[in-house]
Order: sequence, then C-alpha cells, then structure tokens
Amino acid sequence: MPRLARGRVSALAGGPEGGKQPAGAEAGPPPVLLPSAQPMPAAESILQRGIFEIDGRSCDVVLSDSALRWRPIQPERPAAPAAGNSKCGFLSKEEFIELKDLFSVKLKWRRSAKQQKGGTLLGITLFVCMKKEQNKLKDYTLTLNNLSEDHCFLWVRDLKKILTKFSNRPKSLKVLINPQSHKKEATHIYHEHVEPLLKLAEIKTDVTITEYEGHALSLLKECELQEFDGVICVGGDGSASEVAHGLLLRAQMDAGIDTNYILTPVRTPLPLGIIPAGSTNVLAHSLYGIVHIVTATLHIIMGHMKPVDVCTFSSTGKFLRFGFSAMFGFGGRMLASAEKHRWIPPNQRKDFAMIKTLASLRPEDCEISFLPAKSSQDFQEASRNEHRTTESDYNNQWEKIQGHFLNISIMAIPCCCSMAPGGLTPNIRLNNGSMALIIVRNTSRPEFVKHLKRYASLKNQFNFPFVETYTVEEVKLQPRNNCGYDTGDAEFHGTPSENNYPWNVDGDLMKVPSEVHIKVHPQLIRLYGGHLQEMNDYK
Ligand SMILES: Nc1ncnc2c1ncn2[C@@H]1O[C@H](COP(=O)(O)OP(=O)(O)OP(=O)(O)O)[C@@H](O)[C@H]1O
Repeated sequence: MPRLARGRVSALAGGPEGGKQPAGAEAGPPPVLLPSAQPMPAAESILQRGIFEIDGRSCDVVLSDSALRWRPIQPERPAAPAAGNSKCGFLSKEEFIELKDLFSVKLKWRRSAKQQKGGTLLGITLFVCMKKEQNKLKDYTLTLNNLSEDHCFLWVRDLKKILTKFSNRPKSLKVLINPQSHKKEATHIYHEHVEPLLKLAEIKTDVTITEYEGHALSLLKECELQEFDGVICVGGDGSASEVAHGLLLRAQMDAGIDTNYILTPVRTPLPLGIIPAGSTNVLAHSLYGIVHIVTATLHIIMGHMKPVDVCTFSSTGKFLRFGFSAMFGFGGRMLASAEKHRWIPPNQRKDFAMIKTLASLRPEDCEISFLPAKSSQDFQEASRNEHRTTESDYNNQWEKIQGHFLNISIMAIPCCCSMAPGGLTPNIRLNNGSMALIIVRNTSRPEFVKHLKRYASLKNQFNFPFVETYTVEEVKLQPRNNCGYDTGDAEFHGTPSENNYPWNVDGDLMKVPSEVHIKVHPQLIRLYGGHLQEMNDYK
C-alpha cells in the first residue's frame, strides 16, 4: 500500500522565503508519495547521507543520483523475551521520491515579517511534481529539517547539481498573454497561478501582454528568440493557434523559405506551451487530457514535450496559415456570426451564434478532393470506425466527392473539449500524421441537431447515413456557390468576386474566396505536455 507522507504543504504555501500562497495552491491533503519499502537498486550511487526531521520524525535520509529515500529512526527497544527478535524496533518503512519529479530546492529560513535576508536556517524544502489523478499534476513540498547550515548547504548544492542535469527543462521563456481571452482573466491567471511556479523553478520570463489581434504574430516574426528555450501562450484556442502559426512562420523565415509558398515546412526549434485561459481550450485539452492551469504549468517546468502534427492551409497555391483543425459550412458560419456579435458576453455569444446559424441552416455546394492516409494503422482505425473507405482507396489516389454538405470538419488533433472530453475525432491522435475528414451531407435540421448532440456522449456520432468519415493526409475543398454566399447576414452578400467563405480554423475566422488546400505535416511543432497515460515517466 502506498503511504501518506504527513505534514507536507503545497509548494507555494509557506515556501522558503515565506511567499504568499496563490489561489489554487493546495495546502492539503498530504500527497501520496511513491510506494514505500522499495529496496534501493544496486546501481544507485549514494551522494549524501544524513539525519533530518521529516514530518516530526527523525529520519535517516539518503540522496542518490536518482532518488531521495528516508526511513524514520526508531529507538531500539529492549527485546521481548518471548518474541526473541531484537530487530523489530528498526523495521520502519522507507519512503522516497524520484529526483526526476523534483523541480526546485530551497533553503528554509525562519524570518521576521520584514526580514528579507538571513534569519535562522531551519532546513531544506524540496518542490516536487506529482501526479494527482488521471491527467492532473500538482506541486507538493517535502521539508527536511536540520539546523546545521553546513549540512543543509551541502545537500542543496548536490540537489541543485542534479536539477541542472535535466537539460530538456526550460530556463528562459517568452510569455505571450492575451488579456482579452474569454472572461479577460488571462493576466490574472498568469500572475496568480503560473508565475509563482515558474519563479520557484527559477525560470526566467519575458512577458508581453498582447494589445491587438495579430500582435503575437507580428512580434514572433521579428523579435529576438535565441535567448529563449520556449514560448508560452496564455489564452484560448485563437491565441494558441496564432502563436503556433507565428512560431512556425518564423522558422520558415529563418530557414529562408518563401512564406507565400510553403510546400514542405521546416520544424520550429522552439517548443510551445499553452496555459488554457480561453472559452473552449481545445488545444490544451487535447494536449494535457484536462484543462488545468497547474498541470499545464508543471508540464512546461518539467520539460515534458510532445511533437504534434500541424496543417498548412493554402489557396490557389498561396500559403495562408498553419493550424490544427478547421470547419467549413455550419462551423464556419457559426464563428462568423459569433464574431459579428462580439458585444455579446462570450458564453451567450456562442449559444446565440449556434441558434442563429441553425435557424438559417443551409448546405454548401462544393467539391471535396482528398488523399487518404496511407499507413496500415490508419486504414485499420478507419475501418474499425465505420469508415466507408476501402483498401483500394489507400493507393495515394485522390478521391473526389461532390454534393451539398452541411458541415465539413478537418482535424489533425483529437479536438477534446468539455462537450466531447474524448475528442471530436477520437481515432486521431496528436501525432499520427493524418487528419480526420468528417463530411455531413445535407439532411433535415432535426437530424443534424441529433448528430451534433451525439458528440456529447461520444456514442455513434458518425453513425448516420448522412455522415461520412475518412482518415486523410490532404484535402482540397472547392465551394461551388457561384450565386453568392449567404449567411443570412448582410456582410456576406455580394457579387461572387467579393465573396469570402468563412472558415473556422482553431476558433479563428479565416475568410477565403475560393478553393482551400489543407495538408497535414507530421510532428511539425513540439508542444509542452502530453497525456500522462502515454508518458513512461508516469506509468
Ligand atoms: N489585446 C487584444 N485585443 C483584442 N484581441 C486580441 C488581443 N490580443 C489577442 N487578441 C486576439 O483575440 C483572439 C481570440 O483570443 P482567444 O482565443 O485567446 O480567446 P477566446 O476566443 O475567448 O477563447 P477560445 O478561442 O478558446 O474560445 C485571438 O485570435 C487573438 O489574436
């Protein structure tokens, strides 16, 4: 049975310098540490051994290059004559933390309220990243009390030396905050929940609060990025997508690629971290398996990284942007309507736009060409998930479908959200080099609503005669409404040449007058995070 370690507080509560406790930091209950009484592997070399008081008990503490182990020291009791076993007094259980879970170490001082330096040394505080439940990470502290300065200095020196060996952990980050995201809480979220943890981990930050739409993009195109190990975006999907686009665009510029015609993009050297502060947070949810600010921050601090597929969007050969997912038809119109009514509060705006777009539901007349994904794994998944594709489709041959469609979704990531925690496309992973193409043909409004509602339960949402799903690598979508695009809003009326079809790309409105070509590029960007189930570290 795992044992509870007592008396531990949150990493941010009563820290070494007595900093204030941010909202959300947990003071209890005490965390479950690793299963006790594990024998020390023979390969572990001991760096330090000493006596510390932990949770009010004197402990024999051993620091090796991979773990910190402790065992309470119990006084030898006189042997019970009947039992005849004099060693029973020493059989206390060992507990340990693995050093790969450690993210900071500080000396613990007792200081008066006004005192900035000095004071009485009480011991050492270790800050540890722990898995709390399913995909959730939390920060916890372990305090080793010992009044000897020499003793504590030596231990801190060795522990810090170990921390420097985790070369994938960032030391300097560029942070971009969208103050307008969702309920305008992104700045508060950053300062209250993220910054204290980054400071604790001694990560340097350079913060920019964006002032207008596209600010993050223009900044990333020009600013000096060499000094940073990663870029962090605090905002919703629109912001995260803009920053990902900016980072990738910058990588193409640095590689001397003409950004008007990006055929084979290069990978971006800098990883991107996403702190969810938007209304939907699909990207963060797909990445972390949960929308939780401390989890997102700890993934960044610990340097957990995941390569993720990205799509390029182009029209008539010209590059438009990078993105992770897109919707055309109902999804595009709904976003266009929501953007037009920005004055409505965010939650109500989405409901309003949904109802308005449903009320004027109409199909798009278009031609869809797609290149099926070639891997056998994709083929198996496709067949398992009631796809209509046959093996002959997987010959690198373009397929063509013409007709009237209510909605067309193209997703390179699972698109998890509160409505569909398992993802809108559960068979697409973050980096399997393929996209889901979901085509909803024209049908009655009640049938379409039934299909939308099924996403919430993730039960047979594709099991309708008017829904087709494919696993693809490329898609070309050519609208054929030459009579003019009509959203029911005046802004979209006009002559065909003025028409711009609204696309929803990662929650951002993109208006394009003609064909859009979408191509997936495997593992083009590295994002901080990853589902814990997939990470060996947390088996
Ligand atoms: N200071 C600003 N003022 C107005 N818009 C901004 C500002 N900074 C960034 N933006 C833009 O706001 C857009 C939407 O932001 P974001 O996605 O973060 O929030 P959201 O729409 O509330 O969340 P979600 O996309 O998750 O629904 C982004 O495309 C971004 O370019």
